[in-house]
Amino acid sequence: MALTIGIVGLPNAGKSTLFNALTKNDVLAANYPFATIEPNVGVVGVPDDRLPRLAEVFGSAKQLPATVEFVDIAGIVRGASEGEGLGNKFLSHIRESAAICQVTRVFRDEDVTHVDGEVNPQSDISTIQTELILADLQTVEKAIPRLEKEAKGNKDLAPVVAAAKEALAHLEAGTPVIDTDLDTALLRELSLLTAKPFIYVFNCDADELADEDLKQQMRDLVAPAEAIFLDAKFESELVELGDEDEAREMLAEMGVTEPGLDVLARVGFDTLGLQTYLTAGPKETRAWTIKKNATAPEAAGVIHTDFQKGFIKAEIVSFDDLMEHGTMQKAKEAGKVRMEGKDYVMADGDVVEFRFNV
Ligand SMILES: Nc1ncnc2c1ncn2[C@@H]1O[C@H](COP(=O)(O)OP(=O)(O)OP(=O)(O)O)[C@@H](O)[C@H]1O
Repeated sequence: MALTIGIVGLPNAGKSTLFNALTKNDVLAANYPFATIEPNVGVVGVPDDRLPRLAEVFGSAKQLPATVEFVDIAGIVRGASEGEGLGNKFLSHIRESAAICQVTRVFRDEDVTHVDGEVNPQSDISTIQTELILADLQTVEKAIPRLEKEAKGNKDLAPVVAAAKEALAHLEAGTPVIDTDLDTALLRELSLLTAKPFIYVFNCDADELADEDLKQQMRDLVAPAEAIFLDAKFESELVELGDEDEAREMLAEMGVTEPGLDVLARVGFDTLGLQTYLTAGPKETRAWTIKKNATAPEAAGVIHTDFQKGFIKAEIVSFDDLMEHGTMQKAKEAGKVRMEGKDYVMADGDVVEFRFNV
């Protein structure tokens, strides 16, 4: 299963606007030249300023960033857990996502109606949380009798039953599973919605983006989850503009140093528990995606399964060491290029060449 981030939010929160901005980029064509991507999946490049620097050292013709996938999930409404709106279809889509990005409306615009008649981020967040909790309650209540039955024939399941009962108690008290100290690995089979990591996107207007007090209030509302502030409408207009330098200039005028979409891609990637390693040569400089703590053969397998099967060694230099010495040759002379074996745990920013047998 691809590690995707599901975008949820109340109607008119700005999900489609954000999703459109996310999908209108050229990463898709570069990274997935032959693949068909579902229309509700947006593939976004993870900004990485190491790539142009590495490409310069190796004279690479192309640069390919790591990517993160967002799935546009139809709007959630109060009662979704009871089948309101798109109800169950919505819930099954969200179940398949590894993390959830909730778009919350902060912008005020008389012309854009709010389902509850007023803009109130706190109440919107709690509406969605309640629906997810209710959906999980149904899942857990249904699962417990089955798990109890299975546990009679299999002692190993006892901790799972205990965890499910504990989850039930937390959910009944209105607490999302991720906010408890429950070992969610035990409950993986249930794909609980509130066990997934959350990212909050606060969709603001220009004045709100400059209002530090307001932003701090929103951060406090969702901590320890990540809060990202952006103006989805403005970001989508910037993407339409198609001129990155001009877009950055316009953002800078608003006091924004990095496009919100870039921040979202970075935070999303990190929330999914992913990291990158780098390969470089005349053809391309590329960031590859691996799970944090992946070993060298697992990393090789991301390029090709044959690389993993026939893995011998990995020649590795850290990005910082390479930059300090300027070229591979000089880094080698300084003893900074290492040969690592199959137990090596990859570090973020390792620049790698794999040796393998096929
Ligand atoms: N930051 C913003 N400032 C002002 N208007 C915005 C902003 N973001 C989105 N909008 C406007 O709000 C309206 C609703 O946005 P959008 O259609 O993206 O919402 P949605 O969450 O996808 O809604 P639905 O779930 O009903 O499809 C649109 O007219 C959009 O242009």
